[in-house]
Amino acid sequence: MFIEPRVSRESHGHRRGWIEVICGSMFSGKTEELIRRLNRAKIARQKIEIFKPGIDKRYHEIDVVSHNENSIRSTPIDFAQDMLLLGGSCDVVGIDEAQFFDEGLAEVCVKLANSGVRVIAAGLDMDYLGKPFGPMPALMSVAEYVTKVHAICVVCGDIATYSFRSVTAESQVLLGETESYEARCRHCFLEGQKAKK
Ligand SMILES: Nc1ncnc2c1ncn2[C@@H]1O[C@H](COP(=O)(O)OP(=O)(O)O)[C@@H](O)[C@H]1O
Ligand SMILES: Cc1cn([C@H]2C[C@H](O)[C@@H](COP(=O)(O)O)O2)c(=O)[nH]c1=O
Ligand SMILES: [Zn+2]
Repeated sequence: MFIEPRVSRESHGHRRGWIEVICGSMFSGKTEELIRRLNRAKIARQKIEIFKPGIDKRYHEIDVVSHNENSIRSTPIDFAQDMLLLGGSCDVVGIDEAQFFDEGLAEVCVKLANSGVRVIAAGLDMDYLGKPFGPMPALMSVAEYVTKVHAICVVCGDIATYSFRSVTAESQVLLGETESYEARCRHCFLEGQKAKK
C-alpha cells in the first residue's frame, strides 16, 4: 500500500510538490486507490481539486466513480492545460483516466509539482493492443512515485496486466466496461489476440 511520503511540505517558505502515478489495466483498482489517497488528503484538511477528461462520462457526468461505485466529485475538462488555472492554488490535484488527456499532460503536471502541488494521476498504462496509452509513458517518466496495480485475470485467475477488448472495434478510444473489456494476464491476453486473427 502506498504510504504518503513524510517530507515537510514547506521548506524555506516554499511548498514542496511531487507527482504520483497509479497505473494498470482496467479493473485493477486505479480509481479506488486514487479516491483512497484523495480522501486521506481531505482528512488532512488539504485543498484538493480532481480532474477527469470531458469524454469520460461512463458512470457520471461529474463524479469520478470506481467499478465498485466509490465516488468523489470532479471537474471534467478537455485540455490538460486547464488544470493550471484551477489546480495551481491547491495542495493536491487528482487526475483520473489520465490516458485520455493530450500529450501536454506531463508538462502540466511538472508545472503543478514545481509550484508545490502534490499531483496524483491514475490511468491505463496500455491500450487494448498492449501498447503504451497516450501521455502515460511521459507522465510516468517525470513522476517521483509510480504504483502499478493489478486486476485478476477473468480467464485463469492469475494477476492481470492487460485490458482485453472482447468486441470488434479498432479505434483506440472505446469507452466501456465488462461488456467490451476483460482483465487478462499476459498468457490469456496473447491467446485471445491469436483467436481474433
Ligand atoms: N477482473 C477483476 N479484477 C479485479 N477487480 C475487479 C475485476 N472485475 C471487477 N472488479 C472490481 O473492480 C474494482 C476496481 O475498480 P476501479 O478502482 O474502478 O478499477 P480501475 O479504475 O482500475 O478500472 C475492484 O475492487 C473489484 O470490485
Ligand atoms: C483498454 C482501453 C480502454 N478504453 C476505455 C474503456 C474505459 O471507458 C476506460 C478505462 O476505464 P478504467 O477506469 O481503467 O476501467 O478506457 C479505451 O478507450 N481504449 C482502450 O484501449
Ligand atoms: Zn490468465
